[in-house]
Amino acid sequence: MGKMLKRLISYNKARDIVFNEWDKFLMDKIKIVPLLDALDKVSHEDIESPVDLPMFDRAAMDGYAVRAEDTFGASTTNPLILNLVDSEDIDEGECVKVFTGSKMPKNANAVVMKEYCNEEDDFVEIYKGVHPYENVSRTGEDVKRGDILLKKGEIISPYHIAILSSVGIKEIKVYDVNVGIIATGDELVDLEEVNNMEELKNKSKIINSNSLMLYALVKEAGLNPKIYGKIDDDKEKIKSAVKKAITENDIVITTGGTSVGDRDYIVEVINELGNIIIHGVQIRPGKPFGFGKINNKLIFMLSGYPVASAVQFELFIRSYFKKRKKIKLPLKRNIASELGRTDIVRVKIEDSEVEPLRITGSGVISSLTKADGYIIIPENVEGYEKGEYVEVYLF
Ligand SMILES: Nc1nc2c(c(=O)[nH]1)N[C@H]1C(S)=C(S)[C@@H](COP(=O)(O)OP(=O)(O)OC[C@H]3O[C@@H](n4cnc5c(N)ncnc54)[C@H](O)[C@@H]3O)O[C@H]1N2
Ligand code: MOO
Repeated sequence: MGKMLKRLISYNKARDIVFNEWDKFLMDKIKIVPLLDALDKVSHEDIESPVDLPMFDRAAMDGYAVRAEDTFGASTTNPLILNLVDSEDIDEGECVKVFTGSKMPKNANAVVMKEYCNEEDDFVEIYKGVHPYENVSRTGEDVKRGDILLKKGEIISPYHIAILSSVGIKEIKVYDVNVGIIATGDELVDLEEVNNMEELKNKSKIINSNSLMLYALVKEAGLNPKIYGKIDDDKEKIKSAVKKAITENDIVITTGGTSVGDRDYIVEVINELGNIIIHGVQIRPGKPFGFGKINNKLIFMLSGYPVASAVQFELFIRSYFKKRKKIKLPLKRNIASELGRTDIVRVKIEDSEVEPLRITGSGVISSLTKADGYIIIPENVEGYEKGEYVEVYLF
């Protein structure tokens, strides 16, 4: 008998194993970086706001800070008059000129917009009354002291940078994980080597798009990717490529050669250099997923088929770091699935309905670009019927 996938394990079991290894592995992969360098990285800490934001009541409009009760009933036909003072607090019947963002004077609780006022030398005619706190940004209305601004495991976005800098945070602890990417396959050609697509076609070659996709996926997941180019289906060449990549990185992702073909060496190689923990999961696509360790470094063996490798990356790497937003919508048509297997189905959302794209076809890259997200059909579910509400993980 030829090669075989090790006994297939369930998706949940595989995920538990991999996530548990991630937890242990990441404990010492930490770096403190200046705020701007943390963009797109994964936070290693919960960050609480040390202050209220705004830190003081602020005018939200250009105009005059007043005591709202002094303006009640003011209108164009019945303007009220307030004395204009230049002071840090006001008394009854007074107002202070303010600009958007300026601190509110003491005792003032509203701002009348400039457009509804007429300033004379030492008084202001008010043409419109305001409610208490109208046109005022109140202390803590944006963020309360102690609010969590960034969660451990979240990927730092430009908006996190805005909010963290607003409360005075200058540095963040992030995960610092270098990931080497290796693609195997005689049929592959790296994109930079391609001069002529016709020639490629005549030689039955395929462009190594997986390395580029994985590079982008790794980067998007907040880790640091490095591409090692394509390696021929030659056991010794694969072995030395893996050795080099594992020495230079914390993690290695391989793509291709995970199955049971005569030239599928990757699992054998990892088994010789370290140990295989998983080979074969009850998922579709992505069944031949492999996971192992070499000297406490993690190796993810992804399929060569682009969609299978994208799904494996999503389930075992990306989803550890960043949970996707989910939406519940009804299905446009039935989808069948096999008991005992977890299916990951790319879907499109059309008129608030979920249209499954393709269940099979792990080589159909366009099913990824056409999809708005995916649904997961658990192993104990035999499929869903048209009209049933399903949870879509949004891309
Ligand atoms: N007899 C069996 N055959 C297969 C099984 C099985 O259980 N028994 N499993 C199938 C499943 S499921 C998958 S998924 C694939 C996985 O195969 P490999 O990981 O060994 O992938 P390759 O054979 O190396 O490549 C498959 C196909 O994917 C394209 N490819 C490969 N590398 C890249 C790359 N870097 N960039 C873009 N495209 C790539 C290429 O078309 C390859 O021909 O095995 C099934 N077979
Ligand atoms: O499980 Mo494979 O990934 O579909 O072709």
